[in-house]
Amino acid sequence: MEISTVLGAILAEYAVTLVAMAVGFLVVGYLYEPYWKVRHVPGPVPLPLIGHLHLLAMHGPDVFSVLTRKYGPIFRFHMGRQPLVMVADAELCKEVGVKKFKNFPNRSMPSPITNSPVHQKGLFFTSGSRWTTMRNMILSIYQPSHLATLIPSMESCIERAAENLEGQEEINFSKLSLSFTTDVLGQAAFGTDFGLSKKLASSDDDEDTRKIAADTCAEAKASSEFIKMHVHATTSLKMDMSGSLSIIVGQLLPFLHEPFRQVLKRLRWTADHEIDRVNLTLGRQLDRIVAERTAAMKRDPAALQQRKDFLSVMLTARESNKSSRELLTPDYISALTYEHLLAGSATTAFTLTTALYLVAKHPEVEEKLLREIDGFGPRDRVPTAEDLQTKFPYLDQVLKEAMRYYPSSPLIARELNQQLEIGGYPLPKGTWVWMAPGVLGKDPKNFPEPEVFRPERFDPNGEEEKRRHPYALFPFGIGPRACIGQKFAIQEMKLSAIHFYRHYVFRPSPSMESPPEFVYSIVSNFKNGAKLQVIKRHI
Ligand code: HEM
Repeated sequence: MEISTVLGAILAEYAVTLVAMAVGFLVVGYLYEPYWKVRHVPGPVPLPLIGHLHLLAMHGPDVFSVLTRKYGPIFRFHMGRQPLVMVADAELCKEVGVKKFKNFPNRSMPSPITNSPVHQKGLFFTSGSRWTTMRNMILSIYQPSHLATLIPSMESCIERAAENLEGQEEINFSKLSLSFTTDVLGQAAFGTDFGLSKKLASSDDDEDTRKIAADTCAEAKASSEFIKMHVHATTSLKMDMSGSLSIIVGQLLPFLHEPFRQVLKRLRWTADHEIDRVNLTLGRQLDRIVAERTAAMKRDPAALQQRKDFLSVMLTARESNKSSRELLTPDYISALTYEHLLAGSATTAFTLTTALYLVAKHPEVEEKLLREIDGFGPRDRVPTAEDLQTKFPYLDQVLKEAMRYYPSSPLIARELNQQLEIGGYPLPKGTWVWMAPGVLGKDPKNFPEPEVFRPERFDPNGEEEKRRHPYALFPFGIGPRACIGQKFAIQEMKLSAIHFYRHYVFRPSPSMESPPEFVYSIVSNFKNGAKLQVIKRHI
């Protein structure tokens, strides 16, 4: 063989090896580049591609408590390639969420959201000055004076939902609560009765009742299609490895998320296809509702101004000046209105359900709660907004303890907008910093015997409450970016609890697993529903 041929072959082999090495370096560089920037923050070694997702699979959501015990109150957790700097200390959370808010004004945007305008254009994921202006613009709807006007419509949805308990021995309260919290928001946000919690007719009912129920069912069916899509759109935004294929790929290699999504959404049998279809349909339905209401407004502006639902208030605000018109384009109005359902139904339903479930397991708590509720007055006396704030202190404590025990949002996301030191670690611009209120709520420093359900720990006159760090628990988030619907949710949960306990008490059903299993999507939920035995009170 000629020497030049041998040399050529050796060179070609070298070239291939060099190219392979260069590609290898690039891949490793790509995978580990985000890790490199925050490597000083303690945490386990991330595995290529999956980061720490195997730990999530091993420990479930307890993984954050496990890592806090091992690495301290600030540590790294890698969702695939993306590192999260987790903060699990009350003082550090205060620093991130409140004191240094100007460095953390926005939430990090997970890849599943980046392709869904209906999710992206709400307040939750809007950033910068658009967020400030939008939040200030809609704040009036969440003021106590406006919330007080919603009591009659909230109460009527709750009353209607409670009719479903009549004659029942057992109920899946997760389902019932999701339907009436969605109904409440249908009224408050769209000014529409979704009718999801209307009682279904039984064979004992007379013909008229059955007819009304059938009509009602037709309406409910139309709305429930919309809600089904809504629930699908919400629950498919999973952050772990159980989402659609493109979401999973996006966790591992974010640059592949969009190309994968574009291909997979065209294949009928994929979860990506279903997510895309649902988001498009949902978006179209919302656009239609907004367009119809806009047309109605043009026909009769005075009538619209009388309406107090969120959509009408926003459409009226939109017409008030040029900058509002530029800001509140129809796509943003759709997203903001829809966001009520997204942010307010599953969270409120879950929290109320956990409270009823926990009270059902603690008769001594139930007894004290019933005394407070019965002491307020006759069953038909609907509390005013002021009554709700001042006359039900124990109910307040029960709800707080339920939110500590089973938080609906155990993690709260932020993104750093410039280089900064947090907890002694320099963090570069763009770092995802996530607070872990779920870990804080189980910290024995602030909550002695954290596994015990004891509402009295929130008694404002008690030693435990006085000693506790003011940011030891923040179920509604923290700082200027905290939940805008907090007062709305508390008002609704209190009204519901008062109404239900005036007529019924509950016990956990023997058919329900104990301890309950949960699914962790954007919001926590009972995996198999909270099944409760229903006991009518005869007072
Ligand atoms: C028990 C019920 C609820 C819980 C536990 C809850 C919890 C939360 C949490 C933890 C956040 C993130 C806060 C942060 O990042 O600091 C949030 C944000 C938000 N919530 Fe709620 N929420 C509830 C009910 C509601 C309701 C009823 C509505 C609307 C009617 C609502 C609308 C929103 C909105 C729009 C945001 C985004 C705020 C912003 O970015 O400016 N929430 N909620």
